Amino acid sequence: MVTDALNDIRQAISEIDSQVLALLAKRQGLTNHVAETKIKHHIPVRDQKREEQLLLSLIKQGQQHGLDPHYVTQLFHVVIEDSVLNQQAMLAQRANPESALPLNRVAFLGDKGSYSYLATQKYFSRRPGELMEIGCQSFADIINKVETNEADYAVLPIENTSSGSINEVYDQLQHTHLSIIGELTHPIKHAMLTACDTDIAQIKVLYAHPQVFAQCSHFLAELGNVEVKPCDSTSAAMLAVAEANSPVVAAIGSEAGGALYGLNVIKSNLANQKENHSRFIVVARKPVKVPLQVPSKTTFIMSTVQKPGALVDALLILKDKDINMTKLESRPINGNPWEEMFYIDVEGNIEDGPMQQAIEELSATTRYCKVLGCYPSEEISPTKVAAVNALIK
Ligand SMILES: C=C(O[C@@H]1C=C(C(=O)O)C=C[C@H]1O)C(=O)O
Repeated sequence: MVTDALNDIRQAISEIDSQVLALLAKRQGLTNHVAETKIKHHIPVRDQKREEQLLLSLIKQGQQHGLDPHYVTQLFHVVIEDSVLNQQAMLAQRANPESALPLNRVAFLGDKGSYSYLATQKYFSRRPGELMEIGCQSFADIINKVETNEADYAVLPIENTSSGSINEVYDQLQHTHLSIIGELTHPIKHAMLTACDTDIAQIKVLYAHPQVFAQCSHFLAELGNVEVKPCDSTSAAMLAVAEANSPVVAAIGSEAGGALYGLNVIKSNLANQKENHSRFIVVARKPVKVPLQVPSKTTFIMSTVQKPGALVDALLILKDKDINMTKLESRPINGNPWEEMFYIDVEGNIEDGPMQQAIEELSATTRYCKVLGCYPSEEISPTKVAAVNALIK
């Protein structure tokens, strides 16, 4: 029973939370002004020195209030990450005014509640224009929707920190003229979801996407006698559970997605790895220009000639230009047995001199080389404050 005294304290807490929100919105307004200044004076978006000073000062102030340095650091990492991503999105829009649409038609895998749906919501929340969601049943269908102008963008999962690369998406990229125009990472938190009040021992049927089963294999191995039913998407799994409305049927999906289907969480943190994140790419018919002030990535594909050391030679071109590779993936080439297509992500802007030279040299020395896109990098590594450790001791 909630007493009057408890109610009063809770009301005071709610008021403080509202003030915190209002202040965060005010801060966001100011960081948008900062972005305007950076556009005008060609200043890089990210300033890690400033972030470090800010965090250090906040940690010290926090300690005076009795707040734990870890808590303060985590809190402000989120705030600063949001501010950097918003500024990047603003600069990217300013550089590509023609891409600002009143309605963004976006194709993604599954339906409301899928991880791709949640990633789509997150990516477009920083961009102007309304969102029209186009749920699809396969990656080929998603790509096709953009190619045929039924959608403006596609959001595709490309890799996951526990189950690795999503090969089918890489294979689709080999055969499309679409360009990668953005990326984002989204935390994947798998929970067991049910339509009825029940417990884990009652579950007989479990629906999920095969990638999700792979990411939760340790948990599934301990589950025992449960019939596992693969679905095309997480949303299809959640829909099946909502329709079954049975205490013995469950799905694996996100809590946020499950809530859209009225499902309850009966167990959370099911993934093998605690830190489970997916990286998504956003593709469109036309490439975008990325301002040089924004940290960017370039993705290209290439196939090398069949001679010893051909891949090493290609990678040495990147090394010579001091270009950092963040990902190298290989996939078979359809119709050419034992030949491989390499997918390479590098840090840097396609408009940078060294990057252009590298692509030119690669085009001249490899069998095939094509840039899939240059886009703002959304992997914002949190600022490290060297002095934090000393402060915490
Ligand atoms: C707001 C700025 O842009 C970025 C975001 C920061 C923030 O949110 O505090 C700090 C430094 C920059 O990396 C700024 O340059 O001041």
